[in-house]
Amino acid sequence: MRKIIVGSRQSALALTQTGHVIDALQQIAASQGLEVEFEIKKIVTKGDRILDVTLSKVGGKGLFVKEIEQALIDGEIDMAVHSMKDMPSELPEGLVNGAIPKRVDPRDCLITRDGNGLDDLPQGAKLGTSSLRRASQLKAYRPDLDVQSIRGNIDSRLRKLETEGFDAIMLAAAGLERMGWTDRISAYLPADICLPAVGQGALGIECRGDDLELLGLLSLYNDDLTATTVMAERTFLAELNGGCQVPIGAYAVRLHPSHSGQDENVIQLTGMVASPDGATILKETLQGHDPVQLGMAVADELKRRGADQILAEVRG
Ligand SMILES: NCc1[nH]cc(CCC(=O)O)c1CC(=O)O
Repeated sequence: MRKIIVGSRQSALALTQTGHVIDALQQIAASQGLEVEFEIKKIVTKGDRILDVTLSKVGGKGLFVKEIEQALIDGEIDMAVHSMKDMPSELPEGLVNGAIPKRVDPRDCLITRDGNGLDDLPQGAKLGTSSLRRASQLKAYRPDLDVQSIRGNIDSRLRKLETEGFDAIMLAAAGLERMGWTDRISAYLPADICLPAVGQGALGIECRGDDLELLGLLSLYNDDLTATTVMAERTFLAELNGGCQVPIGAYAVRLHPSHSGQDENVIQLTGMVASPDGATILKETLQGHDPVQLGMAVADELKRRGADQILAEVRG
């Protein structure tokens, strides 16, 4: 019997999505006649310890992943579940992404105090988000909004909506869906108002590259379409050196054959770079077959239109 130790952050979301992945892998293993046992090991990351500073000041998203990757390298754990949007573009030597399972809802959503949607928020309403990507796009749509930083896990952000006088907060629908909290959602934001973060709604499962037994199991859990579209989005982000907290969004879909001349493998990628005040929003949509070429083509087009200058100002 193979025992697989799964490292997880302690947040309710991390533990819940790790639990979902273990359930799914257990089913796949059973269908293959494989005997596997999973054990969860909780890990506290730097990102979890430093909660009072904005993420971009303390070192960006890698903060949540580094300690977990060290535990993988050291053999203390065998596998870890990440949100793809928190996963840095390069993995350390020896580690691989073994599976990207099927994506859930990629959209951002609004949770308002009175339950109404974006257009019903009063003039000057106080909106909580610490994502530059969300803030800039919402300011572009509603310049009157008073956008204020809010941090913490999704459960603490939902509490702060009540206790810190916000009229609304923005969260990824995916996290709420995985927690079973979609009844808190007041409105889904369409991608043309708020383009999601790269990889939002998708998970990645990291393990050691030489753990062939586990990789075999994970390959059966991979969703090819999700992996391809997320690859296009991540290539776009990497081309813009978007590793740290920057106002970049991207979303790729596969077009239905009837929209692409019966060709089943056309993907369409929209990429976006915004100035933090929302005054400039650069956006491009292109179609192609190869996710890497497509990601680079959308990034190149936005660079041609000045994306690098906007990003240089954000990075300071
Ligand atoms: N930024 C933190 C984070 N990382 C992943 C999710 C959940 C959504 C997902 O898996 O893409 C969230 C919460 C949020 O942005 O609301």
